[in-house]
Amino acid sequence: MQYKAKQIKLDNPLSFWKHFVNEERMLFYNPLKKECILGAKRLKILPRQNGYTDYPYIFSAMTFFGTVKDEKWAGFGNESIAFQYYLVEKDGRQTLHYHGDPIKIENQEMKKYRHAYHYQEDDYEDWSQLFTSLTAAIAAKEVNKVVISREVRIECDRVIHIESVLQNLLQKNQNSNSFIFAYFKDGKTFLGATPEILVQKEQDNILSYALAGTISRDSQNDEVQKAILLRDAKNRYEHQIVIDTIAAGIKKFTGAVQVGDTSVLTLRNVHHLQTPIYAKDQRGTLLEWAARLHPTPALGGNPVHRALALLRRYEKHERGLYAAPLGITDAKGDGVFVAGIRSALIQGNLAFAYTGCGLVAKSESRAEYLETNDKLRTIVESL
Ligand SMILES: C=C(O[C@H]1C=CC=C(C(=O)O)[C@@H]1O)C(=O)O
Repeated sequence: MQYKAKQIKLDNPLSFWKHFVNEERMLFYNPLKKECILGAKRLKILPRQNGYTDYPYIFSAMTFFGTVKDEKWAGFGNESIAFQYYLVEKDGRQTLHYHGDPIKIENQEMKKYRHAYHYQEDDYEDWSQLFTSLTAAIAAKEVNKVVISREVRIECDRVIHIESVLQNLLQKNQNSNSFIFAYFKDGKTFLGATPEILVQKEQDNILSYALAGTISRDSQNDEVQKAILLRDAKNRYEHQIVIDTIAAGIKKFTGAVQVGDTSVLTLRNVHHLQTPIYAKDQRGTLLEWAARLHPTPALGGNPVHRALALLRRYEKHERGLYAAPLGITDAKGDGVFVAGIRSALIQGNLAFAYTGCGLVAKSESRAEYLETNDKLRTIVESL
């Protein structure tokens, strides 16, 4: 597939997003590379085994469970897509990649809107029922960890302006190690700012992260909060399950796995425990690695199949793309997959926001609920 590339200069890369109104499109900001990739107009769906060398980038979206049932997620996920146009912004340079005729993209007016919103904050009863059912399964030793979630319906006073939400997500999370993503299809947008890297691949280097265990931020005592998190037994246990499961999952396919040091990852609203896990592999593609490792116990639970069966049974909402792998693969086969958390599905004036947390034997219902409120702020503050 032949693509051409040219340098362009837009005041704001979101002009590219706005230019392709109603077309399928995606945005992916990688904070580690400080690189923003946007794609527009579906050109082709690619089979799994494809090497992808013919395309500058491929965007892949899975769903949390293999399939979706709820109408709201219809048509979303379980695809790897090549777009006709890409805009890549890195180091102050913008490159437009295009297949076919060149296009001219103008600067677009980029207003910020404040959306007045309200959402049900009375779902504690539902939460507590879910919590009780799943902690009973933990007490019965069916599972040792399970990650439960809430779907929060947010109603706004006007149609939600996606570019405005994206500008907020990009600005508010700029220095915060969060990957910003957006995927528009058939009038709906799934977007968010996630810190959870599922897997990264650069040549034969495979890098995954355990990211689980949370404490809220405290502007007065942030260093104290970090120290508390690092030595908190419940959080360390919850985190260790993720490390062990990812390391064992990688070992099934490669030889040596190296687990790095655990540190604290600080985001805009919370701190998390984070541990890198490295391996070498020359055979598996990035997409294969993402499918092998999803869902880690940071998003599903352990043992995974029992945890998933419990979630299917007790969670009332459909997860769709929430906590599912989303990723970008470049022409060399390198790239990154993240898990779509701190996210929302938006259509018209409605946003369905998703927020979850890991339960272990020592979890407390109210504390975990409050933790999901902290995580929900990523979406709420972007409105
Ligand atoms: C499932 C979510 O967070 C995960 C990622 C980091 C920390 C987590 C925790 O401490 O529970 C969760 O495992 C979510 O934000 O919806």
